[in-house]
Amino acid sequence: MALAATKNVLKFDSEEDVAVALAKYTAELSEKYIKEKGSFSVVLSGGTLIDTLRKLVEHPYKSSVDWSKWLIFWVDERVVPLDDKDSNYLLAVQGFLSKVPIPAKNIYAINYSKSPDDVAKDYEARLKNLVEKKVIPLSATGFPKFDLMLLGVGPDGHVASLFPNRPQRDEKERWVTFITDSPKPPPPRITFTFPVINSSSDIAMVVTDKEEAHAVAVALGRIIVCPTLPCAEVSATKELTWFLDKDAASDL
Ligand SMILES: O=C(O)[C@H](O)[C@@H](O)[C@H](O)[C@H](O)COP(=O)(O)O
Repeated sequence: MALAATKNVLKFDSEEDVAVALAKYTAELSEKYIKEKGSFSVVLSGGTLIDTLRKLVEHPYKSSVDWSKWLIFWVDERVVPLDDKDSNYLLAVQGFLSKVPIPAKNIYAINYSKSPDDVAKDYEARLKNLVEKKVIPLSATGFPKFDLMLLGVGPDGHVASLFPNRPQRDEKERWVTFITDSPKPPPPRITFTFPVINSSSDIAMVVTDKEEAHAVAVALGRIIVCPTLPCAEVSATKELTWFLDKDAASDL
C-alpha cells in the first residue's frame, strides 16, 4: 500500500524569512535527489516566486549546489516570445537562471512561435521524449514525475494556469494544455495539467501576499467553497510544503 504524502504548513513572520527557508529547502532537496538519482528536475512558475527564490543564488548555495545536475521546466508559460516582458522564461533568466551555471541544454523553454495549442502539444511531446529517454521518470499514474514543483497561488485560487471557471482544471488526459482566455493577462498560455502536477514528488506552494490569504485558507480547509479552488486540488506524492508569510496566513 502506498504511504500517504505528507503535508507541511510553514508560517513565517516575513517574506524575507520565507525566502531564507525556501532556499534552504530547495538546496537540501537538490542534494538529496542528486545523490539518489543523479539529477534534480525543478519546475518553475512565474509571478513573485522567482524573486522569493533570490537567496538560492547567494552564498552558500551559489557554490554548494551542484547546478550542473539541474533540469528546469515551467509549470506554465505565457505564449509570447522568450524576450517579451511577459515571458516566465525571461523572468526566471533575469532573476535566477543567469546567476547560476545550469547547462543551457537542461533548460526547457517553450517553442513559442506556434498557436497555443501547438505550443502545448510541442512541450508535451518533448516531455514524452525525455520520459522515453529516462531523463524524467514515469510515475505509477502514467504521468511524468518531477522532483520539485515550485508553485504560486493567485488571489482567485489559481495555480499554474489552471483557473476557477475554466475547463483546463478538469483535464485528465493531456500532460500540457493551453488556454487562450486566461483571466490573468496575458490571455494565451500553456500549462501543466493536474495529473502531472499531482504526480510530482515534492511540491512547494509559496505564498507571500495578503491578497491570497482567502485562497490559502480554502486550500488548507479553513474555508469551504463549492466548487473548491484549483489551489485546493494540489497534492504531491511525497511532500507538499506550504511556505507562507504572515499576510498569506492571515485567514488561517
Ligand atoms: O504565469 C504566472 O503568472 C504564474 O505561473 C501563476 O500561476 C503565478 O504563479 C500565480 O499567479 C501567482 O503569482 P504571484 O506569485 O505573482 O501572486
